[in-house]
This record gives sequence, structure tokens and C-alpha cells, in this order.
Amino acid sequence: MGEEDSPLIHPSHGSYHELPHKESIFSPRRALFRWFVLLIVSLICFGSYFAFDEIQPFDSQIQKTLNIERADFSNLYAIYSFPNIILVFFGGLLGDKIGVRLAALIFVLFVFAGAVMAPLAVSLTAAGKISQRSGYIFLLAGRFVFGLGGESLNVIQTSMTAIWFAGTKDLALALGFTLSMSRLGDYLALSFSPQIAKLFGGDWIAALWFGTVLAGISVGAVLLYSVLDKASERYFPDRKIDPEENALNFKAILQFDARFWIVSLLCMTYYSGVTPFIALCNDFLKDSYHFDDEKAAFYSGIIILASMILSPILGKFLDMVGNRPYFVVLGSCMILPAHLMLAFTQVTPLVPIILIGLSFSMVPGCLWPSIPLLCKAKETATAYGLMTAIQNAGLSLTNFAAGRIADLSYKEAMIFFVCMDLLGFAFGFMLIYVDDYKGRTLCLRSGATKEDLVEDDDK
Ligand SMILES: C[C@H](NC(=O)[C@@H](N)CCCCN)C(=O)O
Repeated sequence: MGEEDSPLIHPSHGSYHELPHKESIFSPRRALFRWFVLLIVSLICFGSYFAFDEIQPFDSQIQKTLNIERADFSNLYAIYSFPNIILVFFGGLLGDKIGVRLAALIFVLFVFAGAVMAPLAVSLTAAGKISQRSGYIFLLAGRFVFGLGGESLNVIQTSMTAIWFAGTKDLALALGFTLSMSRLGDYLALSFSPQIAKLFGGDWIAALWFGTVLAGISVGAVLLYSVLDKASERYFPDRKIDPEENALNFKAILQFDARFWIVSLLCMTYYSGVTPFIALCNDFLKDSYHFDDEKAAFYSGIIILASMILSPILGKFLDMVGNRPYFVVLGSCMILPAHLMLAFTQVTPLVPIILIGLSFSMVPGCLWPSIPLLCKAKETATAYGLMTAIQNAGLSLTNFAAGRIADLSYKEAMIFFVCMDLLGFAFGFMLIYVDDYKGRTLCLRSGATKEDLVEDDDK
């Protein structure tokens, strides 16, 4: 069968490779079907990433319409992130307990409700139907509801990809592809919202409603995924949901592999060096390099654009070569000089920005695909949830700190990012060491087994 191209064997996940069923069109062994499912999965967060960032390009219009200050506007992001230090962990647990289909449906409905509430709040205020104060509270509530689903939906999406691709030769490519589609949502929202508004005769509130339509597509994608996943359920016997066995098992979490904790801490420090930087980048370029609005937006968009294009390409490369801990260190090596250049030199920011974009594909391309190699299939969503909770815990502090430090001086903010990079660097070396000690699972090529690793070493 020409379409079957993957040795579906995996230390903890592989189980759909040996089933004696006659291959149906819904068999995950069929590469074409698997990739079709992935396309649907990738649409799930395309809309939610767009809706998350759609308010950013219209910050001044929103502030004016609701009569709020910059700090009030920042609260629209904080109210999304803070609850997710805890919530996303339970979101992951829920995914393993009730299954990814039902969990995704719950979370995407929260996302959709939030994506309706945000433009509705602004529309009602602009039309004078509610006061500016009520409009702001309504908008805050919308962002809160959006946050109840947003991060957990991301965790479930990553778990869906792991379910379908762990054990194949294409896990990092698949995760890179979903990441790429999510970043496309981000990029469209951040860089093209004014153009979208132009399509609606310059009506910026219509551009916010456009985000609601994309969130509607996310709902449709979850429903379609559920149908396809249900149809191929018999190929995944490992996924049978046993509510007893899957009861909140905190003990199991404490017994997670040491490398899971290192990867999670690395995820926290690495994203702390990048995400707050992206948030500040626009203003930083305008203040430090005297760029105009358009040039600053173009340059800061390069990071997301680069990682959007490179994530699947580097994903495929990492699938083929394995050695994830080494590439994490290499990715950290790129971001460190980039922040140093921005802090201490006057070289064109293009070079460091491209380095950050390259690193922002390589490091996530190693971190997220590492999880299925370190945990059991039934714990995947829990593990992703916990990792994202740890990431959010760090990010909520570092976002806050970086903003305050940047108010004093951008140079010191860059030095702050250098410190985050150094921490990431240290965790990267720790990962190499611990993985080496524990049998080099993270060095496996995707779809390979430990025996392959021994063979490689023998050559
Ligand atoms: C895959 C990874 N996801 C995250 O970092 C999540 N915390 C979701 C963030 C959503 C922000 N729009 C990533 O996006 O690199």
C-alpha cells in the first residue's frame, strides 16, 4: 500500500501498527488520511491565535472607545494569562480523563464565546448602548472566558497531533505544521488587521468580528476532527478511556521522568526570553532605532513570519536527525547573541531578529515533540497541560517584569532577556546530561526505537 509510509513503533505510544483490521479509509496507517486529519487539527488553533491577538493592532481605538489607559489595556492580556497558570493544567488532565474530542469541544466553545463577547463589548459601547465602564468590564469578561478555553485548546491540539503522529517518522514535522498554522493566525492578526479593516470600508470593529468568524472555523474543525477520530477509534486501543484509571492522579505526575521537568523549565525560561521580547519589539524599534510605525511592525513581524515558515522545515529536519537536547542548546546559542547585540551594539536589528526567528522554530520544534517520548500515551494531555502551566507561571512574571524594566531602559530589558537565555542554556546542558544518563531517548530520530539508536552508535 503506497500510502503507508511510517514504521509506527514508539516506546510509549505505538499501538496502531499491528492491528489485524483490513485497512479502512479511516485508518491512521494511511498517510494521506493522517495528513488530512492534521490539516483539520491545525485549523483548530488558527482561529484562536488570531482572536487572541486581534485586539493588539487596534489598541489605541479600543482605548479611545472604552476610555481606558494603556495599563487597563494590558489587563486584557493579563486576565487571559493569570488564570491559566492553574487552569491549563486541569485542562490537560481533563483531556486525558474525558478524551480529547469532548475536551476540545468544551474548550473551543469557551474560545468562541470569548471571541463573540470581545467585539460585542466594543460594538455596544461604540453604538452608545452601554457605558464605557460596562463596555470595558464586558470586554474583560470576554477575554477571561476566552482564556478559559484558549490555552487548554492549545494543549489538546498538541495532544491530538501526538496521538496521530507519535511513533511515525513525522512527529516534529506534524507539530511544526500545526504551529505554523497557529503562527499564521497570529501573523494575520498582528500584521494584517488594518488591511482586513480596509476590506470592510475601514471599519476596525468589523475586523474584530472577522476574528469571531475564524473562531467559528475552529469550532467546525473540532466537530470534523471528532467525526474522523471517532471513525478511526478502533485503531487506537491504548486510548480507551477508563475513568477510574484516569482519575486525577497527582502521584503519577510526581513520578514523571526528570527530563519532563527539565523540558518544562526550559520551556518556561526560553519563552520568557522570546514572548515578552515580541510584545516589546515594536516600541523598542521605534524608540531605539527611530523606525516609523510601518517599519517597526514589519521588523517585529519577522520573528513570527520566520518561525511560521521554518517550523515545518526544521521539524522535518529534527525528525530525521533526532538529537533534540543538542539542538535546544544550538537554538539557545542563537538567541543569546541576538539579545546581546540588541543590548550592546548598534548593528541593524535585522540580524538579531532573524536569529530569534530561527531559534523560535528550532527550540519549540525540539521541546513540544519531546513530551510523547517521555510519557505514556494516556498522560500526554496531562503532561502538555502541566508544561504549559509552568510556562504560563513564568511568563506572567516575566511579561510583567520585562514591561516594568523596559519602562526604565530598553538596554536593561535586553539584559533581562539575556539572563533568561542563560538559564535556558543551563537547562539545555542539563537536558543533554540527564538524557545521556537515561538512555538518550530524546536523541532518537522520530519513529525510531532504542535499538536503532544502538545500531547508529555501532556504526
Ligand atoms: C506551541 C506553543 N504554545 C504556547 O506557547 C501556548 N502557551 C499557547 C500560546 C498562545 C498565544 N497566542 C507556541 O505557540 O509556540
